[in-house]
Amino acid sequence: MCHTAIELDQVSLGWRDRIAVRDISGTFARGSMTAIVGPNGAGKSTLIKGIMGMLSPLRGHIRLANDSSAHMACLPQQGELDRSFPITTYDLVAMGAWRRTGSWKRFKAAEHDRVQSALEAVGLADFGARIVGTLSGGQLQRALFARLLLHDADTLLLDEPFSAVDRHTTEDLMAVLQAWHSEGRTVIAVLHDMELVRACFPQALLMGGQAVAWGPTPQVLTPENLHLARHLCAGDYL
Ligand SMILES: Nc1ncnc2c1ncn2[C@@H]1O[C@H](COP(=O)(O)OP(=O)(O)OP(=O)(O)O)[C@@H](O)[C@H]1O
Repeated sequence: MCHTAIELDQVSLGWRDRIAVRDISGTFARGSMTAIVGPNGAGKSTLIKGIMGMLSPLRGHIRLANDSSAHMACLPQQGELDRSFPITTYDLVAMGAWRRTGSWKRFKAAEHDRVQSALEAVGLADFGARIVGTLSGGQLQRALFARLLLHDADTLLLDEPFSAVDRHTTEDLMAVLQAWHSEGRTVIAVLHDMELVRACFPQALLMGGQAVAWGPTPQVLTPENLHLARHLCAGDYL
């Protein structure tokens, strides 16, 4: 496992015994940067939930480096967030440090500096006092990236991080992802923008209810593989 961040060993995942991800095996190497792609319903979010331990495999094993999810952080889809909670942007970002501090009581001056730096890094330096519910979709996504910066995790899983944001915000947040990658962290992101995947992600996992292809992006995103993934999701081969 030393060069492996996450190993999937014949993993099947599903909801109420209905299989959404079938028999997938492979590894995410430490420090790799992988896009998970595929049509709607291909099982991408289900796989992320399985890796995060939010869903137990129906079959097979998911092995994590250090046998622990403590070194992982996840950015969920925006639709899964409750924006009505009355919390400031600063506090939302600061929550990312809780694993280190344990509570607000141990939240020292150094952490305050880190929150401010993270807000600055995502272009929200003046937004700390804003209630989260008043942020635009793009601003909220920037705040969630800042929270991930505070996590300081070895492995980052992001589910459609750019789905609700404009091109400018995508470019800014993509630069944050690339910085994480260059620091040696493992980055795994569910994405629909194939152009972005081809340009920025060296590895890809193409899903269609199963792994259609997994490896270097140019070898994965071939017209044949994309066609097969679409057919699998349309039920042709299920
Ligand atoms: N909470 C749930 N309860 C029941 N079934 C679910 C649940 N979440 C997902 N599914 C089902 O699991 C299958 C895979 O869904 P999943 O959300 O993993 O796909 P996806 O590839 O992320 O799709 P999208 O691109 O549309 O987000 C689908 O058939 C979906 O209906």
